[in-house]
Amino acid sequence: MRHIAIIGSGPAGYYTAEAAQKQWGDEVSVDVFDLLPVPYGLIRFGVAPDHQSIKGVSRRYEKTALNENVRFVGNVAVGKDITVAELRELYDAVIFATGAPNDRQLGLEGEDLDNIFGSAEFVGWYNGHPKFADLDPDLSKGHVVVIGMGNVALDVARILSKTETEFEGADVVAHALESLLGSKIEKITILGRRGPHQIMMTPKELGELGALERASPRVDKDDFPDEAEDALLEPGLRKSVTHLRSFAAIPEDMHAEKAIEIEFDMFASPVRFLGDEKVEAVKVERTKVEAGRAVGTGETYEVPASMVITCIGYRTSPIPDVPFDERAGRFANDGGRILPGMYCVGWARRGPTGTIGTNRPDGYDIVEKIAEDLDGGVLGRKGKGGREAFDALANQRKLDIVTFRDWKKIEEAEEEAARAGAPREKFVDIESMIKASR
Ligand SMILES: Cc1cc2nc3c(=O)[nH]c(=O)nc-3n(C[C@H](O)[C@H](O)[C@H](O)COP(=O)(O)OP(=O)(O)OC[C@H]3O[C@@H](n4cnc5c(N)ncnc54)[C@H](O)[C@@H]3O)c2cc1C
Ligand SMILES: NC(=O)c1ccc[n+]([C@@H]2O[C@H](COP(=O)([O-])OP(=O)(O)OC[C@H]3O[C@@H](n4cnc5c(N)ncnc54)[C@H](OP(=O)(O)O)[C@@H]3O)[C@@H](O)[C@H]2O)c1
Repeated sequence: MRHIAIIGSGPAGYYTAEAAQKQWGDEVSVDVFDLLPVPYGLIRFGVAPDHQSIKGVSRRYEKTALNENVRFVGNVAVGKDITVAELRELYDAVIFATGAPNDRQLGLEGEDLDNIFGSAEFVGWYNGHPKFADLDPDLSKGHVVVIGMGNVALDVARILSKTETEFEGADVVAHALESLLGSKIEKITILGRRGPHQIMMTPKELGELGALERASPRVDKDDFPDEAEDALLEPGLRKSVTHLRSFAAIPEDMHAEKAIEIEFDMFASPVRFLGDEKVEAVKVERTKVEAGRAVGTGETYEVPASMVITCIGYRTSPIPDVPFDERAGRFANDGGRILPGMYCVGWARRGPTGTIGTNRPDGYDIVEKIAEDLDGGVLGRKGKGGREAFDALANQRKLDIVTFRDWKKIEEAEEEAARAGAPREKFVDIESMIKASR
């Protein structure tokens, strides 16, 4: 029997467990650790609450989790409750699938003013991540600036704009729903440092922005290059640009019918945040795109802001004894190999890009590499203590482990607590999760 520890129960963790199960069947025992008592990482805490069908992918992970030789070990923080050195003593292979949970910083003056949040914080707040449940953003004033032109920025702008009816069937947590529905937002400015032809937002999601009940997207038609150049774009980007062009064609009287304007301010890069305690404005530099990169023009202006949300990417949390690439903000690795017997997958390997499905080939690839390392003798002989030895250590340390069966009790309690039409009402603190699991 070979013993594998996967650290992180998000998509990358579960695709890796699935691949290991397929590769070695009963010859392997896989423990999937998570620092939270609940599994699935960003499927629960990142994917937008109004995109329930996407969250359905967790049913596939559940199938893997219910295999005899795969188990969920929740409420155990690796690097804190157990060290990496200890795990390496117990398991033949240790695979980090810890994602990229920390917001990248802009490093600009004024970034620590009140009511400026990173997307990990803000998305974590409306999705009920225990670390951000108390964020308490002030939505009582009119102008939100969202920085970045990727799908996370799009999620944030959409969630800030939706009406009660549009939230039907969503699992946005109660504290956030109340605050969002009581918000006084009139304008959302999405700041993008490049132009329509470099936008990272995908067509389906942009289409949703054009169909909101009380918000209307506004794009400046002067931001586009000649229409003939659209034909040179790859098909996905071309579709996104088509949506942007349709937003640019919305007549003024139609904008006027909606309570919220979502303005795309392109070729605009933030240079500093202004305000005393709370943010009041963002100073922005006009840019142009040269060889695909945003270059400042020296022209600056101010955009009023009662709240700012930066959606500019993420960094992996370093863990003691795991080599880290500071510049890239993820574990230092060569195609997923970190050190002999130590690997990484998903965002912890590649950085914060790619959809859920992108993590699947990662998981399968690393299992192939581990198989090669086993064949090549890199991982040493059989005989590590694995699961049983971990359980002994956990007992000794009095770790309060949450199993998959415990998680199912949490899930059941959340489903029972759901408001009408919603799939669940999430627990937003660890104590309540643990209580429901017992
Ligand atoms: C806001 C947002 C919305 C998104 N929406 C979509 C979408 O609609 N569709 C789509 O296809 N993709 C979407 N994505 C992308 C998708 O979520 C990612 O590709 C995917 O979640 C990355 O998987 P991962 O397993 O690497 O990381 P994660 O999903 O982040 O999982 C990492 C797990 O590791 C655990 N962990 C971290 N550190 C430790 C530790 N020290 N000890 C134990 N456990 C630890 C965490 O608790 C977490 O459960 C979205 C991403 C974001 C940020
Ligand atoms: N529905 C979905 O499928 C969905 C939903 C959410 C997320 N996701 C996926 O999750 C991944 C992460 O999404 P994301 O939106 O966080 O990342 P992203 O797609 O990489 O977008 C990040 C945005 O931030 C901008 N940015 C970065 N640094 C900046 C800086 N210093 N100043 C100004 N702007 C800056 C980028 O501009 P530049 O392009 O100029 O660098 C880009 O517009 C993506 O792969 C995304 O597709 C998918």
